[in-house]
Amino acid sequence: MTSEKTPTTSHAFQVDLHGLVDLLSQHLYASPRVYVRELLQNAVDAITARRASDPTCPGTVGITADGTSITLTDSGIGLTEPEVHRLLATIGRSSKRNDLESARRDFLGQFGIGLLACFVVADTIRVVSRSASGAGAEPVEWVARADGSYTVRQLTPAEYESATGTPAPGTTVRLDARHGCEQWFVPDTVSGLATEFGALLPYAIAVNGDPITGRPAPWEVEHSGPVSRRSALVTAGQEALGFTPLDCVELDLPLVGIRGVAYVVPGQVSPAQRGGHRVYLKRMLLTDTAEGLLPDWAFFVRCVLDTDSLRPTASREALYEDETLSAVREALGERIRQWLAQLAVDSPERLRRLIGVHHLGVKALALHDEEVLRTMLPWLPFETTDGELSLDEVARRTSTLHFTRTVDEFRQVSAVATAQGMTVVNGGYTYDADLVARLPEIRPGITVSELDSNAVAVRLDTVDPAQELAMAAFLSVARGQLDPLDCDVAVREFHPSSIPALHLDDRAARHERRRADAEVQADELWSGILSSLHETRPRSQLVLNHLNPLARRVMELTDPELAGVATEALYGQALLQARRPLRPVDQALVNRAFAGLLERAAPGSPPNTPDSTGKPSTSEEGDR
Ligand SMILES: Nc1ncnc2c1ncn2[C@@H]1O[C@H](COP(=O)(O)OP(=O)(O)OP(=O)(O)O)[C@@H](O)[C@H]1O
Repeated sequence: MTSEKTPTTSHAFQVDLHGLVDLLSQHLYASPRVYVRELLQNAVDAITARRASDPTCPGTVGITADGTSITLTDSGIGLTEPEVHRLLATIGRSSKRNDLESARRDFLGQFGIGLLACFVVADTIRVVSRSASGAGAEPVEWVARADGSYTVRQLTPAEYESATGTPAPGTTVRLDARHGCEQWFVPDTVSGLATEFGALLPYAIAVNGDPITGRPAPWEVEHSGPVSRRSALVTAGQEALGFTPLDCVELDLPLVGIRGVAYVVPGQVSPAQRGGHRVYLKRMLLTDTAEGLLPDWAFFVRCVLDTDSLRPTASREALYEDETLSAVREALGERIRQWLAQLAVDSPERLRRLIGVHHLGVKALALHDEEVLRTMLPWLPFETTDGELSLDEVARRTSTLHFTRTVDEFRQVSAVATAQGMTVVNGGYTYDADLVARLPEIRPGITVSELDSNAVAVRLDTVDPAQELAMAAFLSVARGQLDPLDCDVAVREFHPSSIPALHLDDRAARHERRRADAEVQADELWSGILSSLHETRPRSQLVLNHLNPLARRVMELTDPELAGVATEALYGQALLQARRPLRPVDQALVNRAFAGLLERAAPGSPPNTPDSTGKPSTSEEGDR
């Protein structure tokens, strides 16, 4: 039996240029404006390539734009006809990628797709080029259309000169605006875009005859002293970022080819809304929304910098996350850390100003870095029962530093703690409790102790047993009244005596209340699950102050109904005092208590008895 094989045929992929350009414009590039960047970048790379073998060759790029077309002429390496087919006409092929590492070092482009950006704004790209490779390099014209076709023809020297304005080697690209894209060809727009992307480039670039390059980067300018330098850098930061920075830090990492400035933003920012950095790649603007350049804790800093070691993504609008970027992130973080430490020594006023706005960022850093914690401790503010203090200041007052873990607990204990001469730190804000807990590591001899409501309750003085016995009847009514709210009632003596009652509530009790509330609101299935979670019933506590005259009079009440109303009123007032959010059940109780008290304060008179006329008597009539 003979086996007959079907013949294999070989084919080349077809490229639907329309689809590709659509993909680039819709998904890769943020805006059509990038076409200027891509053209500029190719011109710059072509000059760089020519300079590699001819260091004295001219480095000029001339751009003309008239509202409907743009031409860009460079004095770069140019292209031969075979190169036109191989490089311009082959998508994804790049002359800048043969030896990737050196290419990355020298050139801006690498992917071989940049020229396609021109199809976002034009239907044809016309390239006229003459290679600098020597005699025999005939001038050539390449015309590519958005439908995927292209033509190539050799030009006479005269045709070349009339298209480029010079017989010298180089390349001229011409685009005619697609209908509807004229806005991207307006001279001012082109000049603005070329300046934005290319003002720092090392070659002479002009738009319609006006130079846009030649200014050094702000960090390259010499100044007479550090103060004038800082003020010039702040002004440059303001121009680049659109806000007046609070301060600035120079960045210089020669090993990874980075120079620039980190600016401290002037207002509070949340770690979540980190702003982007303005990054130049080999002096060409890559993006002003780069992320990942600094460690997370440095969310209060925005950089403007130039790099020649970091890699762009294909859109050239972000940095590629690789080992170099992570090493750079570390190194820049270290630089900012050193600067903060130096500021503490050289310029405490500036550090105080910075911490006044960005203590959250500095605390985040201090938490992960013992050295920073040590240096910044005298500067970082904490809320305490004695006002805003640094932990060092608190530590000077007491060898045991008391802190609460939540803002709630702080509110509960602050009045009593103050009256007892204790300084308590509110650890309820982001990072604060964790920083307090680390204090003994860096300040040996200091102990820290968490203060919750149980610890406070233990510290309050008990009442003489005979007096407690005399209040037994009242306490029994009060406990019965608050039992449904899972609240115990106790009597203690404490200062300040102006406080009639304290509502103490530890975390377990709060958690249990939340669980119980959820159980009430949940459907049957969840309610069953939630109730199975509940084992014990941690309870809160209403501590009546025997030193408070009003509370004392309440505790002497013998009328059980009035005692009940008064207990509820004290409970409500203690809740309000602790600025605790009221549950619906608490809200109802507070309303009931105040209504009950008002009722007692203004008891209703018996209904008016009708007079002989049948009308109710009025005081007016009585007066007559
Ligand atoms: N002005 C120019 N002078 C000389 N060669 C050019 C010029 N413009 C483009 N080329 C050649 O065409 C190739 C493709 O250019 P294209 O802009 O598409 O990609 P690229 O610059 O290599 O990479 P990227 O996609 O990262 O921009 C380049 O690698 C280069 O060899």
